[in-house]
Amino acid sequence: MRASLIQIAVDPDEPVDARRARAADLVRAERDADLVVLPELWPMGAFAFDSFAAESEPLDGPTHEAMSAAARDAGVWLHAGSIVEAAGGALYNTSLVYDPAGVRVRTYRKIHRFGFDKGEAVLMAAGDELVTVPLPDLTLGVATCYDLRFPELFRGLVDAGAQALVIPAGWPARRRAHWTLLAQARAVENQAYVLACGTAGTHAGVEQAGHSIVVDPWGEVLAEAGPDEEVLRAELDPAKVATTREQFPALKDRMLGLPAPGA
Ligand SMILES: O=C(O)CCC(=O)C(=O)O
Repeated sequence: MRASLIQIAVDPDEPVDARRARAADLVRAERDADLVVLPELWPMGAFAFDSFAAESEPLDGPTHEAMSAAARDAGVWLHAGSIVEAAGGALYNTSLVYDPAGVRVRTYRKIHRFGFDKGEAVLMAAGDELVTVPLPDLTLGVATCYDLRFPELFRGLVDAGAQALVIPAGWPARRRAHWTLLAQARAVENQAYVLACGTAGTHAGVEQAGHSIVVDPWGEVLAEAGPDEEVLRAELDPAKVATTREQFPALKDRMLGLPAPGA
């Protein structure tokens, strides 16, 4: 199974419409892939808080139109990264997933909002549902950026059948070491593929880490991007999830329901 991660550059000198058209063309160019992934909030950038409201859109808005057409034209499964979704008077950081016919099959609202008492954490509402996507050969579990820091979310996805964890992000360069370390940790502890797709460029004064990464269920790095715009490609072997879990059955040794420490 061929996966392509489009580490698109998000810079303020490129209008959102132009980047949307360019992202769609980048997806179309990956017609040899089975699965294509875009990063978090690539239309305006994950730190462009001042643009969130103005660039928000309904689920069937311009990014959906462009991504649905691109998935269909390329004939690929597409995790189209995330948009600022406007719904019911609130904003959500919502990922969109398409099948090869261009049908949107899943959405995922980011559960852990980043910023503590600023930015996304105050501007957006939180999602509250885990989302998996059964592909013909592999079940995806989806999460977004800051979610990467919360291992219990990924355990929940694995318990729901996830074999590959797809994490679009807009991760800052200054914490790149955490990004790489956590991506490998999530792969090792869950014995699952990790496909973590970040952005390149600098927006709202925040230099992006890039360094998108694909890790196999044993923790081996299959491919890693540099800091600039790049399409990262890797070959996944769906059978490797089962063999890793059979040959080193650590997931079966979980001790659930331990009592709380005594007072
Ligand atoms: O956790 C981090 O260091 C980065 C998270 C982030 O940038 C985000 O979720 O948008």
